[in-house]
Amino acid sequence: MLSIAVSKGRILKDTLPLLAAAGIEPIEDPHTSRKLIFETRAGTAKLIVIRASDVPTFVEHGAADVGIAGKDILMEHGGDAVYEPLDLGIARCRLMVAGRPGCLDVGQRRLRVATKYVETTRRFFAAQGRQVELIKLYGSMELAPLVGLADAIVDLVDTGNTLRANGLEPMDPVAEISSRLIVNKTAMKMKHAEVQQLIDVLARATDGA
Ligand SMILES: Nc1ncnc2c1ncn2[C@@H]1O[C@H](COP(=O)(O)OP(=O)(O)OP(=O)(O)O)[C@@H](O)[C@H]1O
Ligand SMILES: O=P(O)(O)OC[C@H]1O[C@H](OP(=O)(O)OP(=O)(O)O)[C@H](O)[C@@H]1O
Repeated sequence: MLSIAVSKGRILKDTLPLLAAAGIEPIEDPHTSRKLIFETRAGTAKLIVIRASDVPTFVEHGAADVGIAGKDILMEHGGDAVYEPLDLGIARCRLMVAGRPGCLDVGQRRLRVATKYVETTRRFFAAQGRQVELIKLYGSMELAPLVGLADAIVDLVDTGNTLRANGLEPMDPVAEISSRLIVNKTAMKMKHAEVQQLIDVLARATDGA
C-alpha cells in the first residue's frame, strides 16, 4: 500500500487523471469531501489531501510515501531530503519578480520584496549580489506594491491576468515551475517495486498528456 500526498485545487485536478492511468481512483470525490484520507478502488494506494506547502514535509518525514508538489514549493522547502524522480508537467507557470515599471530602481536603499517564497527570493537576489528586505506574505502578493508595503513581489505568473488587473508588470524570471513527483528516501528502498511501478506509469501517462 502506497500513501500519496497531494494538495486540493489545481494539482489534485490535474493529478487525478494521471493516477487513474495508474489504476489509482479514490472511492469518494476528494474535491467535495471533507475527509483527509481517501481509500482507492483497487486498494493499492491511499490519497492524503493536504495544503500544497505541507506536501514536502509529509513526504520527508515518511507520513506519506510519495507526494506531488510544485517546484516553487520544493525550492522554498530546500534541501535534498526527498527524491524528485519525475516532472509531471502539470500546473505549469513561472516564478517571477514583478512590480510597477521602474520599481526595481530604488537608489541606495534596499529593495523591499513581498513574497510567500522568502528563501527562494533571498537566494535569487543574493546571486545578483543584491541584499533585499523581505516581507513574508501568505497570499495576494499583488496587493503589496499597490498599498506601499513593498517595491516589488515574487509570485507565480501564468496568463499574467492577475498582474495586469493590478497594474503590475512581469520583470525577471526566477524559475520555470511545474509539479513534481517526490518520494520518501526510505520508501524508495523499502517499497521499491511499488514506487518504481508508479513512477513508470506516471511517466507514460505524462508523456501521453
Ligand atoms: N496560476 C497558476 N497556474 C499554474 N500553476 C499554478 C498557478 N498557481 C499555482 N500554481 C501551481 O500549483 C501549486 C498549488 O497552487 P494552489 O493555488 O492550488 O495552492 P496554494 O493556495 O498556493 O497553496 P497553499 O494552500 O499551501 O497556500 C503551486 O504551488 C504552483 O506550483
Ligand atoms: O498569471 P495568472 O494566470 O493570473 O496566475 C497567477 C495567479 O495564480 C496564483 O494564484 P491562484 O489563482 O492560485 O489564487 P490564490 O491566491 O488562491 O493562490 C498566483 O498566486 C497568482 O496570483
